[in-house]
Order: sequence, then C-alpha cells, then structure tokens
Amino acid sequence: MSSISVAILTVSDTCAGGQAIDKSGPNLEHLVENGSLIPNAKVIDLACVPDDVSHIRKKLDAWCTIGINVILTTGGTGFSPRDVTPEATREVLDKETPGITMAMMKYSLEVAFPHAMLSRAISGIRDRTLIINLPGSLKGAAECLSAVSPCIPHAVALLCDNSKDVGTVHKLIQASEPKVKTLDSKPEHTHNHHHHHHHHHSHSHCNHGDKHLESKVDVHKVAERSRHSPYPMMEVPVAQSKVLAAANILGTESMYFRDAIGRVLAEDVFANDPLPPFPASIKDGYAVIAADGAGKRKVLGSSAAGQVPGGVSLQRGQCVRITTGAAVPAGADSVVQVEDTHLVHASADNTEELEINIMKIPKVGEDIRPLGSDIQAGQLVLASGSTLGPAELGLLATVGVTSIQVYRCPKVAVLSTGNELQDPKEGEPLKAGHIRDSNKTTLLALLQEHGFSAIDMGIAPDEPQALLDALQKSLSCADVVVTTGGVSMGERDLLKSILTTDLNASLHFGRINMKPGKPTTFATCNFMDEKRLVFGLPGNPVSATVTCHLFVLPALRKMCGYSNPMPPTLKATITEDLHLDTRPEYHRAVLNWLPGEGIPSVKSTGNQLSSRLLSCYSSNCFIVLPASEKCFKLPSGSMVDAVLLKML
Ligand SMILES: Nc1nc2c(c(=O)[nH]1)N[C@H]1C(S)=C(S)[C@@H](COP(=O)(O)OP(=O)(O)OC[C@H]3O[C@@H](n4cnc5c(N)ncnc54)[C@H](O)[C@@H]3O)O[C@H]1N2
Ligand code: MOO
Ligand SMILES: [Mg+2]
Repeated sequence: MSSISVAILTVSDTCAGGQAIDKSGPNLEHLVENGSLIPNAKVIDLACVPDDVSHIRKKLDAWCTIGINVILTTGGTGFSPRDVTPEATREVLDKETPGITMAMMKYSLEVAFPHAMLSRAISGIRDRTLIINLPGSLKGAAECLSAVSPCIPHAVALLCDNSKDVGTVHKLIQASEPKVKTLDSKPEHTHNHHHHHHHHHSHSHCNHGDKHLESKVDVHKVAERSRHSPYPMMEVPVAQSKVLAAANILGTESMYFRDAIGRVLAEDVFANDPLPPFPASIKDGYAVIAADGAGKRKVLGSSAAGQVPGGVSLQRGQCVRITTGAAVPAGADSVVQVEDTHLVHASADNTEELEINIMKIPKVGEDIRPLGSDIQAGQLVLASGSTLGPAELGLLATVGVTSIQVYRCPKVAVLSTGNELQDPKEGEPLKAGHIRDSNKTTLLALLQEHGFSAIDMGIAPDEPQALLDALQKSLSCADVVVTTGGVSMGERDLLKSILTTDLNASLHFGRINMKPGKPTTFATCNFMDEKRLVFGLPGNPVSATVTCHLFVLPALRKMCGYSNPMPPTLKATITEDLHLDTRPEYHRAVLNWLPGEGIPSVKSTGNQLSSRLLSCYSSNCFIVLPASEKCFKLPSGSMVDAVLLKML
C-alpha cells in the first residue's frame, strides 16, 4: 500500500511576518511522522501564510493540484476579524465533510468546554484531497487531529478509488485502536464506495444496530407452550441486588457546571484562593483598634465592599467606616456595628462623618472574618462522588470552577408492547378491542421527573419479528431499554423468548415474589460492543409503575454514579386495617407527617388491582406489606415500612 501524503499549512499573520515562531505546524508534522495517529503517513510539505484568503487559497490549490492526500491547516479558525481560514478553504472545496468537522467539535467540546464552541473550522474534499482545518493552538490542533485521525486512512482510500487499499487500510484502522469506534464492516462492503459506514461516536444518535436479525421465535404451536413458568420465583431484595450488580457506572464527561444539577462529580475540586480573600467585615460599622476601648474616634475614611483593599492604615484613636464584606484596613483588629456608635461630627454638607463615639468596648477580632476562614486556599471543597445540588453548584461558582468531570447519564428507551394498544390522540375514539397506551406516558414522565432523558420508541405489536426489530432499534440508541407488556404466560407474551433466543441476552430473573410486578424481567446483553440493560416490566399499568420505581430508577442512579441509589424508606403507621396478600405487596398510599405526630401515618389509595392506575393517583409512597398465606388482616395502627417516591 502506498503511503498517505500530508501537507501542513500554518495560517498566521505573525508567523508569516516573522514576529512569531510557528510551533503548531512542526508539532503537527511530528505527530503525523510519528505514525501512531495515521499509519503510514508522510509529511511532504510545510508552509506558512498570513491570514489572507488569497494566500491561503493559492497554497491549497497548489497542493490539491499535485494530489496531496491530506492537507491540515492550523490557525485562523476563530472569531477575530482576520480569521478567514474556513472561508478560504470553502472556496477551494468541492464538497464539505461535516462528519469529520463534527467529530472534531464533539471531541473539543468534551475537553475544552466552552471555548471549543468558538471554533469555525471546517473540512472537505477537493478532487482527491481531504482538507481539514485545525485550530491554531498546539493543544487544540493536536486534540482535533487525534479525534479525526482514525477515519483518515479509510477516507483517503475511498478518495483514491482503490478498493484493494480500502481493505488494507480498514484492517489498519481497526488495529490502531481508534478513538472513534468503527463498527464491523462486512468484506463485501469494501467494494461499494457508496455505502454508509457507520461510526458509533456515542449514544447521542440512533442508528439501527449492526445487522438485521431474523426472529427464531415460533408463535404458532400454542399447544406446545409450557404450562409452568420456568423462571424461579425471586425475592424483591435479591432481584434488586442483581439489578444493581449489573448496572455499572458509565464513563465520565466534562460539563458546564450550571448544567450539572443532579449529576455526580467524578473529580475532586479544590479551592485556588482563600475565602474571604482578605480579612472581611461581618457588619456595617467601623473598623477600629480594640485597645483604644470605647469613646471618640476620628473617621479616617471608608472601606466599602468591592474597593481594592489596602491604602489606609489605622493609627491609635482612628477608625474607618466599613460595610459588610469590605476589607478590614491594616492596623484595625475589630469592627463595631453602626448601632453601637453615635455621630459626633459631620462635614458641613453631611457627606462625610468626621468623628464618632464608640458606645461598646470593642473586642479583638470581633465581627471580622479572618482571611480563608470560610475556605482555605488548596482546601478540598467538593469530593469526587458528591451529588451536585444547588449549594454544590454555588461552591463551584465560589471557587471559579466552571468546567467539571461528571459521570455520564444513561440514555433510556421506552417501548410499549401489545396488539391492543393505540396511541392517545385528542378526539380519537377507541378502536374495537383496543385500549390506550398509558404505560409509555407514565414511564417517560417518571424517568424525566428523576432527571433521566428517555426516548419514546413507540408501540410494538405482539409479533416476533416486529418486536425484535423494535428491540434492536431501542438497543441501538440507549444504554437501558424499558419495555412493558408481554412478559407473563400468554402465547403472545414474547419478550423473554426474543431476548434469550434472538438477542442472546442473559436473563437475570423472570419472576419476582411481589404484588404487583410478578412477571418482571431483567436481562443484559452486548450490543454494538456495549453492555445494555433491558427491563421487561409487566403490562399492567400499576405493575409497570411500581417496578420502574423499585428496579429501573435505582439502576439508572447507580449507572450515573449515585452511591446510594435505592429510594428512601421510612417507618409509618397504617390508619386502617389492611388485608395481606399471598405475595409481599407494594401497596400505594399517601404518607402524611402532621405536626406533633411522632411517626408519619399512611393511608391506602383503595382498590389495589394491578390494572387500576387510579391506585397510584396522588400516592407518594408504597407501603411494604408482608405476605400471608391465610389472608390475614394487618390491624390499624401497625407499623410498616413506606418506600418514599417523591419529596414530601
Ligand atoms: N397464567 C398466568 N397469567 C398471568 C400471570 C401468571 O402468573 N399466570 N401473571 C399476571 C400478572 S401478575 C401480570 S402483572 C400480568 C402481566 O402481563 P404481561 O406483562 O404479559 O402484559 P400483557 O399481557 O401484555 O398486558 C397485561 C395487561 O396490561 C395491559 N397493558 C399492556 N400494556 C399497556 C399499556 N402500554 N398501557 C396500558 N395498559 C397496558 C394489557 O392490555 C393487559 O390488560 O399477567 C397476568 N397474567
Ligand atoms: O404482579 Mo401482577 O403485576 O399482580 O398484576
Ligand atoms: Mg400477558
């Protein structure tokens, strides 16, 4: 295979004029020649031109004419009036290559947020040459090159129209541990220059899995179905620990601090400077020398919040008018609040206080916050693992840290299943034999309420192929897939068999000893080289809601770094007799904690049938009721556990 020819153009008025030394061009040359980023690449030429469209164009034109494979420009991509590299490049290009441009931007936003947004760099194709604008800074240029380098050999091979080379470089791309992951491509694809080669950058976009699968699940031989569930009955806490064990923390991402509410910090944050950064007054009053005692003082001047500290230095018998938060002047060791003073003398126009009387004996250090008394320089302010709430974000603002590492949040796909379901639409009557899909609305809202972004994957019918297709589509755009329906014993309850037979998933449980939620199913599988979690929640609306609270939300919280992902549980007393079921029950109730009540009380929402979503209406907790074989009644006043679902 022939090598890849590279030319590097530095665009800079100062470097071209000799007032500065070009470092970025030679650094790129070094990176390219080194061979780890782009295998088998050779730098053929280096040049430096001023920030001027015609100069840049001329050089790019010349290099394209001699058939250079890749031109890297560095500099001139920003906001200053002289920055015109993208404009000059656009004039030379036949076509732009937005994927490459976006890959650079995506990476830059992760490592240099928010400044990366100000790059206007573009990339594109002229004849057989790929031109890529890189930023002017050493670091920025190197980062952007590393982001796009995995695609360069393949891109060059495609441009050269050399199918043999495409195959060879493809292997090279895979061998060189690309930062941008490439999906397996089938050999026959390499001869097709018009195919779309999928790059799986992150989970931010939906593509449709790597291959089309045909379902092997047969629904026709109804009489052959098993008449007993093959899944062992599992206790709720056991099932919950299985879920948590499978829910791994996702990677980290960098984020603008204001957007990070509810996220978990993935780095320690230290203070660079002390707070207060100078001894500061706690009161509006006068900075004094305590040893002067009470009595009259000359007012030397004032120290107001925001003024540069320093300047005046106090002598015996003097004071300085001071405001809350202002710097205490040199020499002063105490502050007396204005309420403890009288005015003795003012200037004729009353714009200055000249003398005052201190009515209370001042104490050393009184009403002064010493330097660093709130936060010391170098102090650990927020530890890795902290959940970011309003105060934590305020602390980040205090120490001036606006770009932080946090754990990534899982993306969730929600899919309803069932031939009987129709989407709710204003004025649209129910079709015969149908009901409206409520589960998807409830679950999407529940996920959103808890800070997770969820995607609506629609309704899948109870047909093996259609359900498999919908699952594959869901798996390709989310870390976690939540389905409802089709997990029990009916001949059209297909989810479990599709997961195990068609998707090769590991099923961790398929039956839980609980009411509601008995057929709740949990599986994991590998999809596009990533681990996916699949929750098959029962179709009954209440069952889906309860199991989402007890299994799905804890898993999601664990994945984004929460160390305590389970919902809180309180002790409460029941205010009526409650019948016990043969399964442990998660009974929907309203918890009240009235003033003067030692422990809260809970009131049932009434008929607890799994289909009756009204039993969740206004509920803020699940009462955990023990199982009883004999339909025993738990008497009013008994103490129970209540799982809290929201803030009280
Ligand atoms: N022979 C047995 N039958 C059933 C058992 C059992 O152990 N043996 N378990 C029952 C329990 S418990 C539950 S819970 C349900 C679970 O059913 P599936 O998960 O298979 O769900 P479907 O059969 O598809 O639907 C059940 C029910 O829910 C309605 N539904 C479904 N999806 C929605 C939706 N998106 N919005 C509103 N309502 C929905 C559906 O129409 C059914 O009425 O199985 C029992 N059977
Ligand atoms: O367990 Mo099902 O969820 O009772 O109705
Ligand atoms: Mg069913």
